[in-house]
Amino acid sequence: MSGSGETKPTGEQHTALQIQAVATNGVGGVAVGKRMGSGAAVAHSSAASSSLSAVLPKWWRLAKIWFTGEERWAARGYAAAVIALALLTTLFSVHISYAQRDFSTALSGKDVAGFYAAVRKFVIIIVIAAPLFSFNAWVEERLVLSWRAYLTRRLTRAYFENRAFYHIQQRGDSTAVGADEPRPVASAGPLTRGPSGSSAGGPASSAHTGSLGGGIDNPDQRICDDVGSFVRSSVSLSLTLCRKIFSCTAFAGVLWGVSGSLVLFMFVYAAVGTFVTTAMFGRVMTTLFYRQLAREADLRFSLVRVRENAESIAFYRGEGGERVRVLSRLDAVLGVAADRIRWSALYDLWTSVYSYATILVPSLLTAPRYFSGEIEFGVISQASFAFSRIDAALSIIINNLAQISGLAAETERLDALIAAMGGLGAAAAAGEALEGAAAGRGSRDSAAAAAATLLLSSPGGDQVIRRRSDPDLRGLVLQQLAVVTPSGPGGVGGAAAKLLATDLSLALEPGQSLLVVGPSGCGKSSLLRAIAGLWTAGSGTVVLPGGPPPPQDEDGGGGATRGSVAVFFLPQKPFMPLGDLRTQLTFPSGLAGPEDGGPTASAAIRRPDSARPRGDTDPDLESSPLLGGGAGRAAPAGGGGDDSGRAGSASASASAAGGGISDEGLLSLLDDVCLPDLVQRVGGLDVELNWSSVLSVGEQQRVALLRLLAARPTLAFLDEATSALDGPTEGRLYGLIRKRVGCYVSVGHRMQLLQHHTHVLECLGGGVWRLDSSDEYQRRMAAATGLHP
Ligand SMILES: Nc1ncnc2c1ncn2[C@@H]1O[C@H](COP(=O)(O)OP(=O)(O)OP(=O)(O)O)[C@@H](O)[C@H]1O
Repeated sequence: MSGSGETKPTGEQHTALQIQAVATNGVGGVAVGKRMGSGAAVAHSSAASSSLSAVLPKWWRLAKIWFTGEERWAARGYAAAVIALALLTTLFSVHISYAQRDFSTALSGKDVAGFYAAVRKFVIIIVIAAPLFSFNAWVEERLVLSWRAYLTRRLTRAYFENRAFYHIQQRGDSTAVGADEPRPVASAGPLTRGPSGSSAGGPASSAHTGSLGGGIDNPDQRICDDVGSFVRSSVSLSLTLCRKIFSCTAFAGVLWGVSGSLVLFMFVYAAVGTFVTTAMFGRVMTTLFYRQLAREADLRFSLVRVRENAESIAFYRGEGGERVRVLSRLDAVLGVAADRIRWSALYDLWTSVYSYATILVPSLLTAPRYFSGEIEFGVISQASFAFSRIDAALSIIINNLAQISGLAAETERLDALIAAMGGLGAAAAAGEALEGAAAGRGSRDSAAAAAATLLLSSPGGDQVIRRRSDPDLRGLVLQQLAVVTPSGPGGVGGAAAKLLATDLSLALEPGQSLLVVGPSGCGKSSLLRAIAGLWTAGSGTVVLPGGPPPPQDEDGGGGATRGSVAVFFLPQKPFMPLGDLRTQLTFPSGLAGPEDGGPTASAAIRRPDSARPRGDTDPDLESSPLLGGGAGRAAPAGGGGDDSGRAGSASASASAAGGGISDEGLLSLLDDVCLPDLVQRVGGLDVELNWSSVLSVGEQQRVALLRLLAARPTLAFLDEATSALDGPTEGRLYGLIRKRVGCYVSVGHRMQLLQHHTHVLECLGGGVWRLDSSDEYQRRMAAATGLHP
């Protein structure tokens, strides 16, 4: 192990490694949360512009995703079909109006033959029009479904691309400090301005006002619900607009035949009505709709949190506080609903007056000509019908304001989400470029070039931590690493950045292991976050083992589902995904498929083929009845080559992180992690349970360690990954890790961990770290405490 550096604060000699601790005087030249800040700014600005005209370009940006994406021809075909059908159905509506006119005229004139002729005409029109109308509805529904499916998939992919979900959650969390405190909303831009000055201008939950700090509230709701509503409203309003234009043109012709002045009057009448409606209600309705979406999502989120943390809340007897919090969020929802009702009542009053006037006006204008015998009685009703149709067309905003407001709010929310995710195309394009470099050209140089950029988690520059992979490296290299907490929008409540490490350099070699220690909150986990690329604020370089992803497999699953990994991170909280027991054991690669690309991110960075352990041969193994259908989908595992004496299990495990491990391999690994009876106990590998509540924390940690042993990475990071285990189990597991993982870094507090590590990295505070061999550290501790090691 090696390092570079100056003097240690104690002045003692280092062992094989030194730590440089230069600047301890704040965050000086270190850029803080730059990348997060830019996303946040976009989120804020997008949330702030709520006028209908400002929303239109955003709506078009969203709509373009489908109409110019891979499915563009299907999209345009659907659009053309529904517009053509809208035109046809409108034409039939005009014909129906003529048939109705003939009806009325024949009835009023007691013309029996004319009446039956009108009935015949009416029936013929209906026979053709009815199937057309229903076909129109079918095509429209298909359009909505296809559009929604496409947009949801794109958003979901982007959400998981470049760990956007993590960065968004970080911003959301940090802005949610004091989530239940009422906040003044006046500064939050037009969207949070109360329409009535009462409750709408009152308390706003922090999740809603996430835009204040740049956070995006409830991304899940945006992806699940807002996309659906956005698509439905877009289709329905666009078609309404098309139909209105057609019907306006068609009925203007009809009305022009009756009275030209009536047509002119109609246009002026509708223009005044639209202006008054938008001015009085437009912005208010959009604001309220936006707020309603956010607060309903807040309410649901608070209930989901209770479900997820049921046991902790029950232990704390914290249900009282949680009830109050949930009810206060319900109050927020009800407050917005009450505002919406109030404004809807005013809006209804206005539209009623307006539409009753619409009934009266044409009769008032045409009746004198009827009385003078200039026109027939049927012309009056036809003029009224045509007038009402043109009015409906021209009053599209007046009549659809609620839906338009909803669409505007959904557009804002989706636009902000996409901005926070850094767009939909960039991340995917970067991924494709890497795949192409690795899969296609085959040249080591190009692969190495791709590898060099593989781990770069944010645009280069002096103010972010640079990360790269080296296929020949078997350990870890940190070069002049400086780490600071995300500040501003990405940090806690916009607080100033905290310096956690400065000018930290070290090199960890194969066979070496590092224990990171220090007081709580000093930055141990954050160091791992920086190494994993979750945090980028700071400077310096992290070099990790790993190569470019291998070429696509036949099943389209991509290289991500094959081969073992180079780097594996075990976080502090074991994650139990939804799914059966097999999924828990093979996470993160268990579900990797054509869509998701597998564990190429922090949990598993690919190990080059040359670095795989020998003995990964593929004899098929049979599955026991208890293992259910798992054997069929399990990839073959091989024996031999393991120094632990568990030849079968180790070889089987070697392919686990690559997406294939036999059920026998899993059983053997369960044995290794002291969970020999787990499969028996829960009823099989295919059983689905709520694993976070069914397994104890220690059991969850053992499952997480199983994943690590299965992956057999070149380098592993364990963040308090054995904190819930008893000493002997911890010792046994570290024994296995030492044998199967070339090099590892642990974060922990317990002194027993010392015996499983060759070196200790101690945080001294203020960004200063010190490296010792384990023995030296132990001696120093003993001297400091007066106890013998
Ligand atoms: N998203 C964040 N934004 C700003 N500061 C953060 C963020 N996450 C953590 N911090 C702060 O960074 C500091 C280091 O946190 P970290 O989790 O690395 O501590 P730790 O040494 O691992 O602590 P422990 O031993 O208690 O797990 C803490 O002061 C913490 O409050």
